[in-house]
Amino acid sequence: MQFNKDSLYANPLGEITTFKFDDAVVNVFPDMIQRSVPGYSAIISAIGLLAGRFSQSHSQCYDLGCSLGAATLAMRDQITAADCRIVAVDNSAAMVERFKRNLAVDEAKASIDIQCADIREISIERASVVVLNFTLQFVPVADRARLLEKIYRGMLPGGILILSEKLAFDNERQQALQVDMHHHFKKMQGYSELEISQKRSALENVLLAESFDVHRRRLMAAGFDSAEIWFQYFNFASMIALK
Ligand SMILES: C[S@@+](CC[C@H](N)C(=O)[O-])C[C@H]1O[C@@H](n2cnc3c(N)ncnc32)[C@H](O)[C@@H]1O
Ligand SMILES: O=C(O)C(=O)C[C@]1(C(=O)O)C=C[C@@H](O)C=C1
Repeated sequence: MQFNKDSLYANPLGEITTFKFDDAVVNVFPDMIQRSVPGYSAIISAIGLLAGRFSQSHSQCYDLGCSLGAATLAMRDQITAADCRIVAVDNSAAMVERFKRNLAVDEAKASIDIQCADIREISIERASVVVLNFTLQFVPVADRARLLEKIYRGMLPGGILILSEKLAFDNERQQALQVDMHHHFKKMQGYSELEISQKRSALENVLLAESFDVHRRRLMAAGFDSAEIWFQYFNFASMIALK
């Protein structure tokens, strides 16, 4: 896999265009997400561990918004259940093409089905594990409940949904502090003030963060039995919802 350094927002941009998962982002994505999402590696490892525990024989594990497949590969390494297939879906053709290319040179044999599709339009069937790792935040808010209801319906009893998201906070001081600390985190990772502010503008109206309360209520309304945060680092969190 290539690990190019993310410098997409390093120079002043006359016009800051809306953030897209295009070729330019694909080229730097592993570096970008690692340096932008506090705790990203820990979350990826834990997705593998959870998939090892929750994957059932004759079931499917879904990685929705898979990008280059980091969560897919972590799951594959830990799944021991028989006849268990991983379905990895992303609607960015650039991401899917690169993921397929990376997988082709990967030696391990595994049942991974990579699809270029909108996760709002696919069917979810016999799912023991479903991963939405920093994907739901890019789905229009109005479509989120329907998507989670579809996921719930497609899950087997005993199934798990792992939902990681950038969070927003109702309390103004908390919101200001957590956003500020995230920016400090990015600075510590080598991003300049200019890179941080230009990326922030590009993500405006594209990445729509909600509070844990809103997520929990939506998950419970979709039918889940429980929903809790298992990991949080500033305004980035990962939740577990159980069927
Ligand atoms: C932040 S990235 C996800 C990172 C990835 N899950 C990981 O763990 O490395 C968000 C991904 O969701 C995809 N995405 C956003 N909306 C989508 C949709 N409606 N259907 C399918 N994929 C979507 C984007 O193309 C992008 O690759
Ligand atoms: O909030 C930011 O600054 C981010 O860069 C976050 C984030 C994300 O949460 O998905 C946004 C886009 C990229 O995919 C990588 C990270």
